[in-house]
Amino acid sequence: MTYTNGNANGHNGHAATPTSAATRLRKMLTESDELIVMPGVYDGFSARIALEVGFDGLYMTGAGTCASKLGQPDLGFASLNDMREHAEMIANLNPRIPLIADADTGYGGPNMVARTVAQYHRSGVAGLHIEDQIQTKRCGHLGGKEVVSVDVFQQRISAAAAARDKLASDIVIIARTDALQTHGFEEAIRRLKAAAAAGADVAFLEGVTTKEEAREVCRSLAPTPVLLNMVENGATPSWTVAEARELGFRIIIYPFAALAPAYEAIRSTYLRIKETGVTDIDPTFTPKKLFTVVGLKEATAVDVAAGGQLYEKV
Ligand SMILES: C[C@](O)(C(=O)O)[C@H](CC(=O)O)C(=O)O
Repeated sequence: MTYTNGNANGHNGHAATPTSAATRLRKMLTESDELIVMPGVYDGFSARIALEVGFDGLYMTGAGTCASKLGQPDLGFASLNDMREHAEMIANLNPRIPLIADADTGYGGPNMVARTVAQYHRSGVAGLHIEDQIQTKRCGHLGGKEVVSVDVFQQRISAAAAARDKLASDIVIIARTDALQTHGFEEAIRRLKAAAAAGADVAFLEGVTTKEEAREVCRSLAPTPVLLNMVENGATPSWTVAEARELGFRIIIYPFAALAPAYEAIRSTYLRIKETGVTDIDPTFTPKKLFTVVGLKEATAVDVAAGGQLYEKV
């Protein structure tokens, strides 16, 4: 799938047809056997920082979206609109870098799942994960989860795959099962196999607890690539990139990579204001530094290219 540079009047500014982020992600999965490393981002700022550091792609955490956009726990508060809007903003900060975005349960029955895939596709999202939890879902690393039947899960994935194919989109459909906690490993594998048969591109076993399980899910799902959700201090032990690669995973996401350090840093600064009356912020963090992180250079270039001098003295 490619898109053109045509503008609203139908004029093509450039002959080039850049490859979409979805196509890029799909190629990373099919044309190499490397592990794709994606840090979690929860807003535009954390996404900009990840882009500055440079990664294969980014992962938009639903837990982080609930926390940052809504100030709520990961308990199904975020609607399709909340998630899509957030994902679109992040995906388009640098459309060359693939974004995988959480799509929870797909937000309803087959029609809503199809709508979710279409909207994520149009928003520039490269991949999304859809799970088998009930609609009143919760973070996969909390107790008391409930899952729908394997048939309902398979219908969600079929609807997602059909929507992808109808759009001739390369968007990568990732099937996530949360069944390990309540139904055990065999059932979780059965569900992922059913999802792969229904057209999922990638399998995601949520809350994997041991290296044996990890190795076995990669082995038994092959040739379907498997994603590792590296949530620190949750159900899954902390494994390094090298260990994840050795276990056979093809994508590793870190949902809390930005959230946890942000909490620590923000809270300690707020406490300092309360206790000492100053923020004691790093003196190199000027307003200009902040705006540079979030695209001052690109904004200036657009203005200059249009013949302006608005930001000459910034
Ligand atoms: C991957 C996840 O869906 C997310 O929203 O980032 C969460 C992460 C978390 O809350 O621990 C999940 O694993 O359910």
